[in-house]
Amino acid sequence: MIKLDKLSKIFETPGGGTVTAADKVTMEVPEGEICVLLGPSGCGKTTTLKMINGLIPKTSGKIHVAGRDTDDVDPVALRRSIGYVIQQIGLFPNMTIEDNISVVPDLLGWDRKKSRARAGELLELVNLDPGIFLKRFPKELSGGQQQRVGVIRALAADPPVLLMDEPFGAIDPINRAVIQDEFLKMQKELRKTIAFVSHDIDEAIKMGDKIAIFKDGILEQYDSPDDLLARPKNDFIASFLGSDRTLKRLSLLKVSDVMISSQIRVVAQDPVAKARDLMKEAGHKNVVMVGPRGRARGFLHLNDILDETGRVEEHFQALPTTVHPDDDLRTAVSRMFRHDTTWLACVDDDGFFQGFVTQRAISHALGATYRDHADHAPAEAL
Ligand SMILES: Nc1ncnc2c1ncn2[C@@H]1O[C@H](COP(=O)(O)OP(=O)(O)OP(=O)(O)O)[C@@H](O)[C@H]1O
Repeated sequence: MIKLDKLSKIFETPGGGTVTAADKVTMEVPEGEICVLLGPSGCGKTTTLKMINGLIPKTSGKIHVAGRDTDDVDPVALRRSIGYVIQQIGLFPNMTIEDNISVVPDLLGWDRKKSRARAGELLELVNLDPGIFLKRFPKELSGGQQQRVGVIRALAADPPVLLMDEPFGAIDPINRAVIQDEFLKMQKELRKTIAFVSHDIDEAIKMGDKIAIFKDGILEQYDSPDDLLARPKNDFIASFLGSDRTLKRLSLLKVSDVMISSQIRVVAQDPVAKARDLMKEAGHKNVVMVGPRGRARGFLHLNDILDETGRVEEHFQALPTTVHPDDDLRTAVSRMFRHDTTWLACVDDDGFFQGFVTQRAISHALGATYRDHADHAPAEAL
């Protein structure tokens, strides 16, 4: 756990003035969670982060890391006990990757065999083959590979707390998304307590269990990504998050959150009349046709079969696309727009029909937050 209590930093400037880079910041990052520190340039994110491991001495306030007041810990020991990842990576060019990863365990006097074995395990965690990479030098790695090494090096001594300062900022967008995904997968297992500086809202939404938004050294709001997007506390936060913040929420919600589980379905041999009755009874305009074991095979649209007779197999259309219940709503909406449809059938990994998702259900789910909390929402959200 990381706990900051009225933490302040006042820099003195050469002209005799002062800059308050952090102003009585009080917040807590619960154990095993990622907190993203977000805000415009110069708002105090990096200063706050660097005070946690003592790289910048605080002016006042208290810091607790993993239950200990950092004032009571030797500064060098404190720094070595906290993982630290920076954008510039900082691998030692004349050391192999194996030795780079083992820097902190070596400083801590760990058994050499144990730390070298751990270096190999850590490389595997980020999909780098130890057989290939352990003996290489940093310049023989791509930028993305070096950044992966930067991340696992911070984990080598198994610190409970990790500080990350724009760790993926220098990586191109495609590789950045891959590394972010790998990191989240790793974090699911490792459950480190992480403070993560970013200036990228989309990264903060993706990575953060919670987001802390700063302005001029002041912590303006500290909330879960969805709460922040749905209920920004003031106009500064609303405009910082962007006018498309409701759309950003789509990536936080899953298809299963709004899926209407449906028992209503037909098979190829059913009479069309049965399909028509089922739709009318349920108030639906479409019904999915499934195969003998329940895999989604197609659909019928009510208007197309109003005066038809015969069997479903003579009239069904192919499903233009489907979604998985674990897909996010951004994916669902994007597929709906691409295929010009207002609903999608949801199928599991094996293609079995689970239910459906509609544009109305999605806009209802997004709107519910604003309706439920209308008194807290800024006017723009009403
Ligand atoms: N050593 C220093 N001496 C004087 N002022 C400083 C010093 N370091 C930072 N500052 C000032 O403190 C404020 C906060 O800086 P900080 O680097 O924490 O911002 P940041 O939010 O991390 O910004 P960025 O996103 O641009 O990295 C800024 O106004 C900065 O100019």
